[in-house]
Amino acid sequence: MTEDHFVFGYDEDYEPASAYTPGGLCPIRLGCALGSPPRYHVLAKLGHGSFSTVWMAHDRVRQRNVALKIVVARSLRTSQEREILQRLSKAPRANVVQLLDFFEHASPNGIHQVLVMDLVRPLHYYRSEFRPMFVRTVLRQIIEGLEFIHSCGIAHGDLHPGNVGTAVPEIVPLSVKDVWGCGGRPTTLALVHSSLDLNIDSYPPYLCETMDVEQLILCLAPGVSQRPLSIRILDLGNAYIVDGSPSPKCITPMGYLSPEVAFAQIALGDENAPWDQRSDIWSLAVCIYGLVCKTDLFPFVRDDLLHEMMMYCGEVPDAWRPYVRLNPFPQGDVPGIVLADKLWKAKEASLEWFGVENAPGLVRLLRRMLNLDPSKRPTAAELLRDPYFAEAQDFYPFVYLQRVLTFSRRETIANLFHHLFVSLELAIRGRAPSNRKFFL
Ligand SMILES: Nc1ncnc2c1ncn2[C@@H]1O[C@H](COP(=O)(O)OP(=O)(O)OP(=O)(O)O)[C@@H](O)[C@H]1O
Repeated sequence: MTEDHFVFGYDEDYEPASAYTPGGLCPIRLGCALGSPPRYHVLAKLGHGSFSTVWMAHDRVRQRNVALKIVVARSLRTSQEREILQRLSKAPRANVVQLLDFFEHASPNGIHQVLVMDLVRPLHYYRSEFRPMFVRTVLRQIIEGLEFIHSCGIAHGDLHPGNVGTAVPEIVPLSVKDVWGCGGRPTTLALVHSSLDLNIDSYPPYLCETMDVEQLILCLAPGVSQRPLSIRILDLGNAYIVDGSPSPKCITPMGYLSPEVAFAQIALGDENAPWDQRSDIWSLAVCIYGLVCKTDLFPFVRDDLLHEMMMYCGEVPDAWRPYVRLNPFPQGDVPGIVLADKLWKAKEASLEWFGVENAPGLVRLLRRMLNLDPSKRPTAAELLRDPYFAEAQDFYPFVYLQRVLTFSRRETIANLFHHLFVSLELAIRGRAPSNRKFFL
């Protein structure tokens, strides 16, 4: 089945209608109840990925709102996500999404695994207004989350800004009326098929657009956005337990791929290259850069990716030389430490322009992580001991105030006052504790 079978065709705001097929996605209607006995009342769609749709639901037993990840039926026996989330939930730590419950749900497309998780809002919501002076505390939390995942013997395998979020504060449990009273009418796309051969029960009557959780929270509890942010790493759907068994196929988006996997895929045509926690460290560096600078560090174009990696890392590994001979660098680009230093100097300047605290320290941290040789990359635990997280001089009130003012020239007066109050608080304390939370 293709999108052509549906009258309204493909629209990138929705999951592909053709994924509603035996073995594929589970057809869901807003307002239905899932679980046995039914306890999760589906309120809105939160997103979709290659293997699932994710819904906001109200848990009638615990009287709280949760996220339901409903996985494609063909993954029922193969997905390790539940096992991995259970392993992580045994010693719960704040910076990784928590598995609250799980069950199986039968639909005309098969049996689906449903993972009940705490509600998270993806961090890319903040990309346009990421407060640069708090970057360090956010980064520390992300790395702490990854360090916890790695310490449980797990590699994540799909780190990018869309898979980093923040905990949604417990607001009053939301009913359907609350959600749609604030969020307006759900935007849907009617699914009308043009072929009589399709099983009408295999797909839902309409597709739902993703709800803007941020708007909902602002509407229901405006004060909540002033609370400390608490980072959550999401989507352990491609994670695996590193125990000597082969790693699953790497599905990290092209620009976030580690060089060991990118080289195998691009230069050798090997789509099943092995990867592990060290590959996560590379992807994390690219993810951090994307979150802070709102642009991608590496291109998503296959033909350019390896060249860019070599230029930013300042070396051509011996194993890559045959590839470079066949695909020479454009004239003038001579990869080496001189060019790499120049490129990173420019990156440092743009980080400074964004008002990021200790931009040189952040660049040094990123360059440690972006080593073409996986064995030379620091572990997540070593990253937490990087001087970037230990240096405190930026928290001296006057330096801090100056950064706030620099940034606030590009912001509203309201923000300026907010940051002045935070600065005042810091001035009274002398300095912030190292694990100070991130405020918006
Ligand atoms: N706990 C959650 N709370 C809120 N939204 C979530 C949650 N988990 C996932 N989402 C949203 O749903 C989207 C899809 O989820 P996820 O990435 O886990 O699915 P996937 O099928 O494994 O996707 P991928 O193609 O990345 O492997 C996410 O990008 C995110 O926006």
